[in-house]
Amino acid sequence: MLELRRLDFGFAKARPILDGVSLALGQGEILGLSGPSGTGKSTLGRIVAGYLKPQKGEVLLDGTAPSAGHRGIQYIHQSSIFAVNPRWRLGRIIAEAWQPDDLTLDAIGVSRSWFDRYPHEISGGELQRVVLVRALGPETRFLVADEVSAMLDPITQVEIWSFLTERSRQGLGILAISHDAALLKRVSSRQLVLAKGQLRPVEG
Ligand SMILES: Nc1ncnc2c1ncn2[C@@H]1O[C@H](COP(=O)(O)OP(=O)(O)OP(=O)(O)O)[C@@H](O)[C@H]1O
Repeated sequence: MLELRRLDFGFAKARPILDGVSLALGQGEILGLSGPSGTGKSTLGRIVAGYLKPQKGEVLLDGTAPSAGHRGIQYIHQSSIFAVNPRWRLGRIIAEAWQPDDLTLDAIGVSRSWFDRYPHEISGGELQRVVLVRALGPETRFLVADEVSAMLDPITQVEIWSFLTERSRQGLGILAISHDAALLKRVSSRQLVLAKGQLRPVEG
């Protein structure tokens, strides 16, 4: 179980972004999160993954605060592709995290033939898939998928989400952040909107 308890967060000198936000996400659940641009969805995702510290409140994994450097909660964003080491070949970038089998690579649409290439030698959409594979190692219990398929073509987007849905059936908990209402409706078991620092449920 992933729990956020009464999180308050604001960047220095800016209005508060989160005002007492709480939520619980179970293993195997896909929770959709939407909200106006700039409202704080990515900030919330970064707090969940431990990249940012809330001013108040806590993030708990199975009732305890995750230790630094743990791989239990992974955060993926479109900009994650810029965080890969440009001097490493793709095989090394993936192997640093774990060794995926062919079934996993096929399901996400990653070819072993890319492993000898550098990040700039594949397309942005292909690199997004590599970043996704890297994040889905055996220790990953929860994934924050922040507009993770927005730069992919519709067929690849469907393939990625059928893979993620299958992984959720096997126990992966997913916080899916997106502006794509149809996508969230299709994949999520429950949906929330973040606005004015608060989460509220989406009806229907
Ligand atoms: N490092 C930072 N320092 C100061 N302000 C920041 C920083 N990062 C983000 N912000 C601001 O915090 C607010 C929330 O940003 P965030 O990226 O979380 O929004 P979002 O809901 O994910 O937006 P979008 O839907 O456009 O991706 C924005 O007003 C943004 O400009």
